[in-house]
Amino acid sequence: MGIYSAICRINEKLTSLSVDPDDHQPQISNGDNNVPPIVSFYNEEIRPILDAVENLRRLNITKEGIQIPSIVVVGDQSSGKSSVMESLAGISLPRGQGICTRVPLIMRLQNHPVAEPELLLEYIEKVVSTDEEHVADAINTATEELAGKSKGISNTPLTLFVKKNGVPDLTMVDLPGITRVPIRGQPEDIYDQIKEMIMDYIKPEETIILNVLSATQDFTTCESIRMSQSVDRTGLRTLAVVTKADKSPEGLHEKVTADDVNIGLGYVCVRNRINDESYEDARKEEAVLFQNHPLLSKIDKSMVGTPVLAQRLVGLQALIISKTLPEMLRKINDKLNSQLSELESLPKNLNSAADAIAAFMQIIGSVKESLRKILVRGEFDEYPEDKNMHCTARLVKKLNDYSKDLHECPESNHKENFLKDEIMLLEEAKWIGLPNFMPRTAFLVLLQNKVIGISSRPIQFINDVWDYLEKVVIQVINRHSEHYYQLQRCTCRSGENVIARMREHSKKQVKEAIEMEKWTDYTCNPEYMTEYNNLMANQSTLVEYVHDGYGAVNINGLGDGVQIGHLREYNAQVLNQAYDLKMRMICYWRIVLRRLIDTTALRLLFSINNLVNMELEKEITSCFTSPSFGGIESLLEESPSMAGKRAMLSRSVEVLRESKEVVSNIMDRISSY
Ligand SMILES: Nc1nc2c(ncn2[C@@H]2O[C@H](COP(=O)(O)OP(=O)(O)OP(=O)(O)O)[C@@H](O)[C@H]2O)c(=O)[nH]1
Repeated sequence: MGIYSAICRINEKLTSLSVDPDDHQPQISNGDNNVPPIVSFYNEEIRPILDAVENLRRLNITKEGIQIPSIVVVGDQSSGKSSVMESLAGISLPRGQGICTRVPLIMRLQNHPVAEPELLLEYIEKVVSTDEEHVADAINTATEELAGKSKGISNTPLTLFVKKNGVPDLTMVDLPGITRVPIRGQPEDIYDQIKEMIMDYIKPEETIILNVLSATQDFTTCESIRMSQSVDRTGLRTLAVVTKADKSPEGLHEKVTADDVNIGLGYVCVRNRINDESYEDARKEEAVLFQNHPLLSKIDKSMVGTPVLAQRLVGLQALIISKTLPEMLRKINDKLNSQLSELESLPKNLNSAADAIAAFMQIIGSVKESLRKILVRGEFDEYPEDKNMHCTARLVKKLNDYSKDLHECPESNHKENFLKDEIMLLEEAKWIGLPNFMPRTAFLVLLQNKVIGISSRPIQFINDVWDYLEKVVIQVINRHSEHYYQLQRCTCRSGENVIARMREHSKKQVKEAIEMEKWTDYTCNPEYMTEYNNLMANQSTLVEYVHDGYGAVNINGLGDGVQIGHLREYNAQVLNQAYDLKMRMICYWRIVLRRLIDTTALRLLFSINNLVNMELEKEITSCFTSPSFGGIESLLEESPSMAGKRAMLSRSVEVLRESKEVVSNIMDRISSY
């Protein structure tokens, strides 16, 4: 027999067992031969299902994202929610006008043949033992602790366990009543906060909504009806409890039979305890009221009284549990499989030195291969989305920017103060001799000034590139060694060390290159002479332009707008020599810049190759074998985060396995009914 039809049979049997009108309590007694049929049936067939659910709750399976079917009590403020729960449990809960329930109260009633009821209040990490006399105060104290002393609410639930002889085995959640207008001490958005909390609880399909309506109210205007309808349009998981029947008996019969608000599971009218009445008296008064009241007695007996409500809830609870069991089992299986595969995907625990060495070799190999791909071969399939790791392209961009910077810096601007520096230097470098010889000192001083002017730029470039390379290397190392905490520390440190060393080496090379450019002027490049000759072809024209009084001219090789107005005071010999000096420098400066850029690029690539092929591995190995590292054994130690993750997953797998067992067993049992 299918599990659902089996439970339907149980439920039919439950509803067919009539409630004795003189049985004033929702009493479930134990083991006694005279127990009413509902009770023995209950004990035999429903109790095991509830025990199974209780086990699932104990396992805290909701933490694994699996919902446990429950009955959630909702209602407008002061509609009588807590009073209904009180009536079912036969204990006092905080009641009154204004907001009393300010946190979700999970009430777990368990029928047990104990001489004295046992009450336990659990919240956060606390467990408070209490009794019937003090439970209301204990709840108030816990509520204040969770939601503060004013009238605010909190999402953190309180769980009240009630083990008592004769209570129905039910688990219900009482939620704060819906209030539209904040009272003093309540936040302005109290309505939204309460609504959000209620919706979270009633949305899951596994929830039975117990909608508490006051007979004094027009049901069509009840906010709680609107909320439950928004998640349960057909009303098939909503049961209405109408409280305060004693206060407003007029028209109640018509209201519950007309069902204007579409309550799929029907109505049960009750009369709760008033003031200091005892529970026994309250039940008696309730029975008398629905038996004798001229208007209320017309309501069908299957729709009145707390015992009927208890019986309906117990049946519904069993039904919803059974309905959800197959789906729950599927979800548990899915979750179990995904947790197991995640657990398996975690790196193997290193148990021996051989394991550790193998892991070490594997990490070095992977780091080298990844770096070779991204830094040397320009393959970025391992980082398709992360542009920063498309290293060859990023390095080309850096090199281009460096070249642009050198070509656009003031030292490379040949138009500014045209011939001014050259004239001044020639003046200072004069010597006794023939006038048509170019003094070499003037050229060298001019060159030195320029080289000094740009000397910080290559160093800046080198630093920038090594900063970038360091980030890349560390990112790659971290990725490949993330599961091996100690090894990760050692490899990262090695990466940083080797890069610091190579950075210093590169800087030294660049400084040397700059110094060389400062002290020597040499090139074998024929372009120098070709360009020089081209530029010198304009020498006499320039002198003519100056003396003809031009302000700005176009000079071949320098372009438009070269200012020459300031040169009028100089004679042709000075101008010719200064022009010659300038043109030599222009041609040579191009060669200098090209040399600086080309050699920097070549050296950088050479360093990157060395880093990837040799240096990094050498450094890591020496760190790994150094006494300060702590030996191979230290590799066997797992990182705290990985150990935590492994423990968490193992716990979760254990809970899910146990839950699976619980659910499978109860499904087998139900199917055999
Ligand atoms: N006469 C009468 N009064 C009732 C009945 N049910 C509840 N009350 C009273 O209505 C008031 C509100 O009842 P509660 O049970 O505190 O209502 P609640 O919905 O839990 O209140 P909040 O959680 O604060 O929204 C209390 O004074 C109860 O005594 C009933 O059936 N008859």
